Amino acid sequence: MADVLTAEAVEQELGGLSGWSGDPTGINRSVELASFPAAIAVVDRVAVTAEEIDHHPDIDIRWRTVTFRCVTHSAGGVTRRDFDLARRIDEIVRSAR
Ligand SMILES: C[C@H](O)[C@H](O)[C@H]1CNC2=NC(N)=NC(=O)C2=N1
Repeated sequence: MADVLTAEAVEQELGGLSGWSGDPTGINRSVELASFPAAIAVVDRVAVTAEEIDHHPDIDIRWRTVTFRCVTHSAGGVTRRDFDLARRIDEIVRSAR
């Protein structure tokens, strides 16, 4: 099982990303898309990636704003896998805009 990162390690990893915030209990990013269907399309693409890597974000959809939260439930906190997933989410969001 992956190790939960320290607060310092989470801060350091967050420094390499933009739009993400959080701490060892979870990292979050909210993104506003052009429309509700565009938001759902992004969520759909994230779902495909999550299945591929067997790591799944918590997702909140409010009209065209989507909030992703990454935490490794089995580990009880944020691990490297959450940052790998965050980078994959960023790629999908980037290509959708
Ligand atoms: C069996 C399978 O690997 C686990 O249930 C996975 C699936 N996706 C997961 N995703 C996240 N975010 N945390 C988990 O602990 C987790 N567990």
